[in-house]
Amino acid sequence: MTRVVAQGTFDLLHPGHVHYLEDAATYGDELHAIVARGSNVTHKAKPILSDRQRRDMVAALAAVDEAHLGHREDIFVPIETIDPDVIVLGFDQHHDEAAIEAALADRGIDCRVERASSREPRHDDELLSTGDIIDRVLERRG
Ligand SMILES: Cc1cc2nc3c(=O)[nH]c(=O)nc-3n(C[C@H](O)[C@H](O)[C@H](O)COP(=O)(O)O)c2cc1C
Ligand SMILES: Nc1ncnc2c1ncn2[C@@H]1O[C@H](COP(=O)(O)OP(=O)(O)OP(=O)(O)O)[C@@H](O)[C@H]1O
Repeated sequence: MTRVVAQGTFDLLHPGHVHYLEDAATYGDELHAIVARGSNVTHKAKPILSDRQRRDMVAALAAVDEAHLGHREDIFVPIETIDPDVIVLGFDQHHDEAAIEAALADRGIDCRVERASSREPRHDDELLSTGDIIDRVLERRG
């Protein structure tokens, strides 16, 4: 049984998120998604939806076996609990593979790090970014 972890904010789901999770699922038998706590999202605007609502939406996707809310202080705590064989990063996530692998090794966790592919728009008007969806809402309803 190969366990895989994917993680992200997953605010206002779109087909790019579904693509990431479906791609991550192909790396093993069981996909665990870790949903970032809003309080830890500091590299971009805070999520619109609550932690639990984002977790529940991700849990409802067919590719995902289990969705977990992230830890508030230490992102490696859920990793220690899940004990994955592979962590699949999103294609554009700012995390550095080598740094994560070093942190895993420090904690004695035997797990490799891979990078998912991206989804390009497949038809006109496909919005593949939460930021772009919010911009569209503001443009049309603001
Ligand atoms: C291996 C790993 C584990 C993570 N675990 C958590 C966690 O437990 N809690 C949390 O709030 N964020 C966690 N994160 C961080 C968020 O997922 C991070 O903010 C992520 O970069 C958000 O991605 P996005 O900008 O693509 O949505 C983790 C990140 C990585 C790489
Ligand atoms: N078009 C896409 N193709 C593949 N993966 C995607 C795509 N868009 C987002 N993802 C992945 O989904 C995960 C969560 O993404 P995130 O919550 O940052 O959404 P986002 O739509 O990229 O947000 P924002 O537009 O605010 O940056 C990340 O790992 C990201 O790489």
